[in-house]
Amino acid sequence: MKQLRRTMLFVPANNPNMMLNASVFKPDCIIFDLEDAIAIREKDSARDLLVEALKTIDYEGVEILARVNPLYTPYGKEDVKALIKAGLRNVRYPMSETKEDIEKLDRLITETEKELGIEEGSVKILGAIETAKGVINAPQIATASTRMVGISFGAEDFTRTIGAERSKGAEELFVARSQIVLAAASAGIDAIDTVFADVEDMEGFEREVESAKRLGFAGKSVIHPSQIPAVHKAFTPSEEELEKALRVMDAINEAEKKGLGVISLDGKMVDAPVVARAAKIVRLAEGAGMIQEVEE
Ligand SMILES: CC(=O)SCCNC(=O)CCNC(=O)[C@H](O)C(C)(C)COP(=O)(O)OP(=O)(O)OC[C@H]1O[C@@H](n2cnc3c(N)ncnc32)[C@H](O)[C@@H]1OP(=O)(O)O
Ligand SMILES: O=C([O-])CC(=O)C(=O)O
Ligand SMILES: [Mg+2]
Repeated sequence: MKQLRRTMLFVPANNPNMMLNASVFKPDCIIFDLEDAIAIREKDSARDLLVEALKTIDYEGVEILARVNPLYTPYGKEDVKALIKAGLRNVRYPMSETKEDIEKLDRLITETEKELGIEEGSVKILGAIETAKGVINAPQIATASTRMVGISFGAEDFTRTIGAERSKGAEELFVARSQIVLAAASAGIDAIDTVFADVEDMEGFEREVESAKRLGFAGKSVIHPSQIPAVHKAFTPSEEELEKALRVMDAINEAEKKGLGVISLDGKMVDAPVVARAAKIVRLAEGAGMIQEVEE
């Protein structure tokens, strides 16, 4: 079944209470953060705490990622090695700027998998793009390793690096967000939109969620449990969309049996792109538990 990545909930890896409870809010993914949410003096203790959490807590099917420190810091290498040893299988790599950044991470992961006797390729990478250079190199980053499952956008660091402020209209983010969606789509991986820092501004948040959905993102990083429902609502098909998609799939299956390609349903043409869109809606609905997985 397709791994849904509608929500990725950031959880600082120095907060035992949040780490213990994060899966209660049913995000699709949890990102334990060792990077910017953790002060320098706490880098080692947070890593130790996360190692314990990975070994002992049952996250009930939620996809677990850790945002490690970049490899150019004194913490990155140990983060990657210790966390994989503790069972981590998804690395979210911040400040991904070039293909070489990912290749370096890929080599370290391969070396660690070999040392630990873990099947090569089992650890996946999500590249976080959050600088001007990273945005320009997004297509190369997205295809830098067979481990890539997604790329994400980080607007807080991005606006800092281009010398802009984040605005309500988000014009300053438009090109970067689209570039990330295009790079991910052409690589066949997920694009995850940025966090929205103002937890109190639910209206502004919902506006951003809608625009992320319209641009083609698969989901959004969030920082607070209260942000999860709005994202799930936007990125899950409605009952009406699902019903229509199932009718398209039924109609095309019938048509194929009769050797027909293009057909019409309710007076509208059903061709390959319509079928592909319907199939995607069905996959999302399966992932979200709205329907049982349909045998292909
Ligand atoms: C730009 C970037 O790099 S963003 C990525 C890095 N940032 C992060 O990881 C921050 C993640 N978020 C947080 O740490 C917090 O949500 C904060 C600091 C923003 C706000 O925290 P609080 O003031 O404690 O929020 P609030 O009081 O509303 O929390 C309500 C409950 O939700 C829990 N909660 C809040 N945020 C989270 C979270 N991200 N994950 C899990 N639980 C959470 C709290 O622990 C609290 O639980 P409790 O009722 O059992 O005590
Ligand atoms: O990756 C994210 O969504 C958050 C982040 O680090 C940023 O915005 O700089
Ligand atoms: Mg950042």
